[in-house]
Amino acid sequence: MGWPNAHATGQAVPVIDLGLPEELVATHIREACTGSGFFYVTNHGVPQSLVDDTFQQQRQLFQLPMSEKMAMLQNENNRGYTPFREETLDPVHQTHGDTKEGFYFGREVAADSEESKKPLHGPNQWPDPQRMPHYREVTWQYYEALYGLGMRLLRLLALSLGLPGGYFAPMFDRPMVTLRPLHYSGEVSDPGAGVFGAGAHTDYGMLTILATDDTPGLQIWTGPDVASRSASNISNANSGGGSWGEREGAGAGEEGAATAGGRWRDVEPIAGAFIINLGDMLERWTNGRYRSTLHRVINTSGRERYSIAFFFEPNFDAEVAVLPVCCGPDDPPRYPPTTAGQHLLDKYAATHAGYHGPVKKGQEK
Ligand SMILES: O=C(O)CCC(=O)C(=O)O
Ligand SMILES: [Fe+2]
Repeated sequence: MGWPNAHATGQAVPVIDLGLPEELVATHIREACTGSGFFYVTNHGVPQSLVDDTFQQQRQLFQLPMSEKMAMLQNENNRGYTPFREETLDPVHQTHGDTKEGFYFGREVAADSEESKKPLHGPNQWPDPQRMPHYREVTWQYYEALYGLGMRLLRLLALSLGLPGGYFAPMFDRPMVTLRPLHYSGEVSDPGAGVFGAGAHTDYGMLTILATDDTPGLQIWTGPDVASRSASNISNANSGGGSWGEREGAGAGEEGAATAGGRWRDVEPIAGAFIINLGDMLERWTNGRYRSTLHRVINTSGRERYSIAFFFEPNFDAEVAVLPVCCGPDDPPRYPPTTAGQHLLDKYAATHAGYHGPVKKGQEK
């Protein structure tokens, strides 16, 4: 199997039917992953009624009084509430934090378990069951359904790389899965003035399964140099004023127009489909062949927007090192090995004002 020469090819966000034969799906996934790094999936097996019920529960959760949400504030295990403007995904280009609030829920890890001694592991913070009697049950059902879909995509990704279908599975037997309901305020974004629903960023992990309501807002950066601005280079862009920021300036006021060889492209909601995108860890594993694409959320309508992100990340200790099938004498590894846990800890600390890193047994202040 060959690799495309230039990342400028295949910028579309394809719709992939998971009901087709597995080999064909793997081929479609490979094309999408070397193209825009984003694709939709249909025929995914998650009942629409469950998706609808889950959205309904999230709307109610965000409607709780602020004091109740603040009582569940994000903790050192990255579980809990993140208020409006608390997160700044793109510190160089934002004048204030994202115009969204959110909750993080992870895999449920008992407080007295051995595993809870690891950073980013612990019990969830659930809303009061008397206030929200169905919240936990419905949200957990959704979590489990998306976990199943994540495992299926993991297999398809392995096949798409010419690896055995079970290749990644051992690195996902204690995964750092994070469900993140998001609520964007009605504040209209102003990219030229540094106001965004969610600032431009790449996702940190393996893959993201996103459900949105019918309000548009998600955009991906497509351009010939998109790969060079994602993943590891985003931190360079942040500290050094990345070239894409200059393009943003050039494009201000003409959103969506081509600017200096690249453009922001809308990823419109498609009813019944999930949006899948790849994160930095998969980009590292594949030596940049699969792309962790820069994306952002802008509000052009003045309407509130709800989405639910499901971040499917490897075990804390999983080593993320370039795969032998993705490098060779002419193409040596471009990324040093890291671990999934360290990568996530660094990213959370860099973007969340309220996240101060792990405090584990023996380290309490
Ligand atoms: O809300 C969305 O459409 C995207 C959210 C997102 O990119 C993220 O949470 O990483
Ligand atoms: Fe994202």
